[in-house]
Amino acid sequence: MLKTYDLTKRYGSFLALDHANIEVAQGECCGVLGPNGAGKSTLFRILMGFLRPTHGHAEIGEYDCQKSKKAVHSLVSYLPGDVRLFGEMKGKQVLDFFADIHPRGSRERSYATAKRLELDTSRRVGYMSTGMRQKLGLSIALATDAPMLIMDEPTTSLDPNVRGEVIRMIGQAHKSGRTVVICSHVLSEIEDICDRAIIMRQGKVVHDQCLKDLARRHSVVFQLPHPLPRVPVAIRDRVISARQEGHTVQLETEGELRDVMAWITQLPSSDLKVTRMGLREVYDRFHAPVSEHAA
Ligand SMILES: Nc1ncnc2c1ncn2[C@@H]1O[C@H](COP(=O)(O)OP(=O)(O)OP(=O)(O)O)[C@@H](O)[C@H]1O
Repeated sequence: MLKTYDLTKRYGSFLALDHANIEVAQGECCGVLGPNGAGKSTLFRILMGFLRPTHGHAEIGEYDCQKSKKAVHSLVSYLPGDVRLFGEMKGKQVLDFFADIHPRGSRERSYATAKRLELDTSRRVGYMSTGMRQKLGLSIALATDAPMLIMDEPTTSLDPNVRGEVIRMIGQAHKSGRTVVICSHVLSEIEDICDRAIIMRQGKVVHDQCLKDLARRHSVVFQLPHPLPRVPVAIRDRVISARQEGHTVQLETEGELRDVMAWITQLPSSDLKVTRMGLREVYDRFHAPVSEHAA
């Protein structure tokens, strides 16, 4: 459904997107992660044809994102990272305008989405709070029946209850068969609805994680008074990594845990701690928290 080929964007001498090769299959929900400035919005703007790549190209549904913008726009409902709408217009007028210009828009669905998000559409956009403007943008983007959603930080500026509702709505769009590409700094949102997460750093795609595989990964930490013996052959494929510092052993495992635990418990181990690996652990491999950089 979406494919980028060595997609690269330079702003002057600054490399914002660096030979990004991304593929998203039809019906997939793909999260795009990365710290501020990693190139996520630049990627999305190129996909929508609002920015021209310096090198490479992108396709959505076999249409070139630069050469066939109109066809791409009819396939995609896009929520930009900075929702800018007409300040003089009332919420309802904005909904009507976008429902009428998008080939797959619908005034009724826009009103229903705004109602679900508890947005007062009688208010002028200029008088709306940041969160209300975000709800208005969402009411536009979530109301089309375009087969693909591209959402740049959809829950930004929203209160926790509305955030949950928006993530549920995007999850429902995915379940109904639509392809979703979403970027968010809230890792739990990505874990909740995505099949895959792409991690970006300084314009590069540095990791592609299937979230189903991640659910089967565990970190097992325990104390051992002697060096860790060789992992038995029978469970070697389930122990991805093993580290020992002093008496502390840390194993990263994949798949069924039972046999690994049976081996550990017949060692003189103590203080056993098992935690399911989450996206946070994977993300931190590429982007250690700021305090760790400072240390
Ligand atoms: N018009 C521009 N001119 C120069 N540099 C730009 C321009 N637009 C973006 N950049 C730079 O490109 C880099 C990538 O920006 P981008 O907005 O794509 O990041 P992002 O991953 O979306 O960040 P955030 O999470 O903060 O939204 C940043 O360093 C940004 O300062």
